[in-house]
Amino acid sequence: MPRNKMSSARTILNAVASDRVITKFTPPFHPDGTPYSKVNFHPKVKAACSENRTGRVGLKITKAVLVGDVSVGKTSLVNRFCHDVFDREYKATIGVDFEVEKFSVLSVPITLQIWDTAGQERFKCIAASYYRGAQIVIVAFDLTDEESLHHTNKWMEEACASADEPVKFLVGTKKDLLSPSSYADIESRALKYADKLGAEFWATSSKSGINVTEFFFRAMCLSFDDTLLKELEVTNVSAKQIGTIKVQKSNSDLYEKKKSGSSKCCA
Ligand SMILES: Nc1nc2c(ncn2[C@@H]2O[C@H](COP(=O)(O)OP(=O)(O)OP(=O)(O)O)[C@@H](O)[C@H]2O)c(=O)[nH]1
Repeated sequence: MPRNKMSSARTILNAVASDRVITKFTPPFHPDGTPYSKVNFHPKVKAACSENRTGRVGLKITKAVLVGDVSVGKTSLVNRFCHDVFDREYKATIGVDFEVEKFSVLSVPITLQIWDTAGQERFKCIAASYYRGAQIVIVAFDLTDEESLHHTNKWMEEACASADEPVKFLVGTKKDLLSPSSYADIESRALKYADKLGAEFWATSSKSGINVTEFFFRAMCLSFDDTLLKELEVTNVSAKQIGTIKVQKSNSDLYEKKKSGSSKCCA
């Protein structure tokens, strides 16, 4: 069954497809191209998942925004991942578009919302209003168009300004169009950009599909680990607070009893 038909069937059944089940942490694309050293889920995250202590995380939606110059291949990246299709004809995104994918990460259901924004300047205002609260920021550039790499600074800055301490990615597209030597050339410069941006670098091709699934899986692993660690911290803090309240309550109960006892006595 084609993937788009499969996803509508899944929506009805509300189930997670077998190719969206993550049980292992996806490694980075390039060992020198990431500020994120994680290659495994945090032990606290693993323990919480196996003991079903994931709080509200399974109910949350992970928001990813995809930005970058016009025609760098943002929509194609999303279409390859969500529907396993590639269209060689260019159709400009008007404003913003979004896709929803359901995952299971360490058996916790989690929904990814991917906001695919328009690269055209005239849609900038509309697109920018969707950056708010993103946990994943993806800045795409065309590996065959160095100018688009030079603009990634500006895109990252704008998207991160209203995002929520996001995991950051710099994604080079259209890898299929480059010879190995021209790719090596642009890769060295892209790695420097990724370092400056504090982002993880990936090189993909939506035409061949290379590294597309791996990239989104890596984004989900990093974001899930972060989100659950934060949730565990909050749960821990509130558990401590409940403990304090209990102590205070029992103290005040004692006080109340004493008071009422004494009043009874007096009566
Ligand atoms: N060869 C090749 N072409 C690609 C690839 N990805 C995208 N393209 C082509 O690049 C053109 C632009 O792709 P889009 O995905 O529409 O670009 P976009 O960034 O979403 O464009 P805007 O929405 O206008 O900002 C289309 O003609 C695609 O077929 C790729 O990996 N390889």
